Amino acid sequence: MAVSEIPVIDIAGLVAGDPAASAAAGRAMREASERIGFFYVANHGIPQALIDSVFARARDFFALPEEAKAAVKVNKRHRGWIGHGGAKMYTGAKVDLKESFVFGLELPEDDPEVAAGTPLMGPNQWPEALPALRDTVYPYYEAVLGLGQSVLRGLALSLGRDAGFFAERFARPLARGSLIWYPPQPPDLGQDQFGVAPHTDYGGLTFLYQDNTGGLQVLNAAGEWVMAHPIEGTFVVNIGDLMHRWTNDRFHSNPHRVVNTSGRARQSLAVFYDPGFHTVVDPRDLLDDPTQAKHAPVACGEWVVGRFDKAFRYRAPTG
Ligand SMILES: O=C(O)CCC(=O)C(=O)O
Ligand SMILES: [Fe+2]
Repeated sequence: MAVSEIPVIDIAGLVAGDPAASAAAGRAMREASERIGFFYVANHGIPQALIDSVFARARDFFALPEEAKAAVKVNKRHRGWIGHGGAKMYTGAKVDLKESFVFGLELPEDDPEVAAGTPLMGPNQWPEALPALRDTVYPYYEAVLGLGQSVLRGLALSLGRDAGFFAERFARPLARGSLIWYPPQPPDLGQDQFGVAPHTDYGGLTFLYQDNTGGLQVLNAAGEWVMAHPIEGTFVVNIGDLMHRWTNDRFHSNPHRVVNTSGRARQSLAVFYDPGFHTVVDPRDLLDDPTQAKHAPVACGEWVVGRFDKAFRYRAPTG
């Protein structure tokens, strides 16, 4: 296993809106995005106490009896509990050894886009058995969306665009939060059993807060798996496939996987920060010479729905 090549970037000045610090953080994030597609952000401004309480409430949720979790079983809008066996990263992979609870932008049924039947948009499914979950997790989710806006400003500047270029295309984002629980993985399950099998993320940027267990591994340019060790107080940020397309392959959407051989449960909190449903991701937006585009434009929502249909069993026609 190679030593970590994933840089830690201090974003205090970016979060505060300082122009010189924003430009410097943007350059550092761009460089990491071009090289490995992963970086850590430190001094991100989200209180540790909030993060810690999300971990604690997530633990409470996964400890609920099966029936209480099944009461919020994932629905068509991809909100709710996904039990063990619900996610598979590619054909031929074993199912991931994990459970998760998924939520997103809270929108009422009478919101015009929801009422129009836009896929993946609508209200969340919060467990009645645990009201503290919503009260902790939703403020955390909103804080990560704010962090996402800061990171997008830095990246836009680093690509020679207005600071708001990405940020405005991520208004009403298709961002999904996921509380993830990995049981301890017994060694006899084999080398091809993963907490999450090798995959790339589908969308824009992923913001991951992992507990101190370890187990996240990233493929580097030399084809070696590199540990993305937990670093207290930091988020791991990585580039997803839509950002890879948008930047015309300049930013890497790198394969990564989780193996939890620690002998204890592992927890992580992911926010998959994707643009708005109707946002068109077009590499020509970021090219000086539009004829160089390697990818056709795609609408974010259609893309994400297409990827979900493959990965999640509950969406399969046979159920
Ligand atoms: O839990 C982690 O460390 C990573 C999870 C992940 O890669 C994913 O859910 O896409
Ligand atoms: Fe991932």
